[in-house]
Amino acid sequence: HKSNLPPSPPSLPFIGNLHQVGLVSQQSLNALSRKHGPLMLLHLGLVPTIIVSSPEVAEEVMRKQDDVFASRPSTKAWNLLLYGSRNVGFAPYGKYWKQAKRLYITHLLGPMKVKSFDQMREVEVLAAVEKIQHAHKCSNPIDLSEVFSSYTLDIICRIVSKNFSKKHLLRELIEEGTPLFSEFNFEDYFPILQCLDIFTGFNSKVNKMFNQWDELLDEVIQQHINGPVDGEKDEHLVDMLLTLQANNSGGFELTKDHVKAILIELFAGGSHTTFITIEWAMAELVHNQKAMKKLQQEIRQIGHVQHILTNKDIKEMPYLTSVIKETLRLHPPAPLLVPRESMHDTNVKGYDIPKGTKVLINAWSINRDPNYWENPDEFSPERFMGNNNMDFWGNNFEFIPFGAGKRLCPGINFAQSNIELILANILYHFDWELPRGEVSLDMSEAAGLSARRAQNLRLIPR
Ligand code: HEM
Repeated sequence: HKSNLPPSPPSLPFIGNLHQVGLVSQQSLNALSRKHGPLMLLHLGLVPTIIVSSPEVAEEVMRKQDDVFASRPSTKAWNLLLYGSRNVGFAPYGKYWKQAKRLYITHLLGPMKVKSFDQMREVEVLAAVEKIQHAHKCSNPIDLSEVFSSYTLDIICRIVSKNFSKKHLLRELIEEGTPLFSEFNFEDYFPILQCLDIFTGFNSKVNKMFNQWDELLDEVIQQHINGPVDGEKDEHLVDMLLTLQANNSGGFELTKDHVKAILIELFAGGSHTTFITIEWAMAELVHNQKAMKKLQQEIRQIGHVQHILTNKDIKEMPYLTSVIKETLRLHPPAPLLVPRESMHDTNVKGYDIPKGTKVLINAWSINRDPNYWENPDEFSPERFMGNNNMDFWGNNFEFIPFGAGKRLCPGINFAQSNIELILANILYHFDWELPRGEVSLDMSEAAGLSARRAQNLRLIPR
């Protein structure tokens, strides 16, 4: 039987199709898929990779054949930085992944747990509003990217660990580490060329970062092992993980390395994606004043509030939720989701997919599929209003910013609460305009695995 592989663009010897995957890869892959179809096979160096670019094929891979495609490929950076991929997101499919994922859903970020963070979220929102009020008094433009990035990091620090003193280092590690996950590393594409690392210096860069993380996490863990001080009684996520580790009570073996890998995942995964979303939402609103006014109307209906709008105040705000959905449709922070890998030979839509094939799902392209979305490139939160009951949970394959199926993001509730509360407050308290002399906002995307804005967002609060 001759195998019937998916269509491929012409490739070069050795490097395959690597030269066709540009820096903003979701966009170059989108252009390639227009020519070669929603299921295409690329040869990225020596690694066969299928690219999924339509809701139908995504549904086949993430729902009908979720069992086959539920694993992750192994990459050098993930292994080096995350204790051999011992976090949840990069763990191969298997017993550890299943148990640890359940831990996220039921304990670490379950709905009750996220609700229990309400008060500390409000404290962090108040701090952000006060920072802006200060700039407001001086009529200076404010770097909102900086405000949002501190807000998301402060929240995650507060719930993970007490008295977090090394926020600066943590922030540096997250900012430097995020591109590393997507940076071109020869060994991932050409495993036979390991010696090239002498020239690229990739390993030593990652090792240095690993050592910094490891030291930081040892300190965090030790502080919690030493026990509560000053009658501190809050249970932090580190405490939960350490208890599970000590009592072996999660029903599976959780070593110190597993705990550390999950902590890195919480710090980095829990802040960066959320920050990117808030930044894009605000940029789109400034760019689309009609939507901005409509959202402010919804939010300001609440009348006078003492300090800030609380989680309770923003419960019934459908336009706010629609604005966030529309932001995530156009700007999914993980535009190619997180790569998957086929666990055995299979067939998708008539094409043979061998075991061990890497799978990239182009959510960026799917969320803008013109067969499903009218004026797909236009920012229009109205499309999520009325009868549209599309949610974040991967039930509609034309809208998958958090992925779908077994590997669906477990941070949805947490992210949504954090995004909604800050947006509601900065739009309740302030009107926003571009700094003097600027007539429009640059809306381009930066290169890399996480689609951040290319430029920091600087605006004037009024
Ligand atoms: C706007 C915010 C966020 C977005 C857009 C996002 C997006 C994603 C995506 C696309 C995936 C891969 C899904 C797949 O393979 O099908 C994922 C997985 C994951 N996310 Fe998120 N995420 C966000 C926030 C968070 C937060 C706040 C946390 C934790 C604190 C988190 C933790 C994880 C974990 C642990 C996984 C791995 C799940 C697995 O492999 O089974 N995410 N996320």
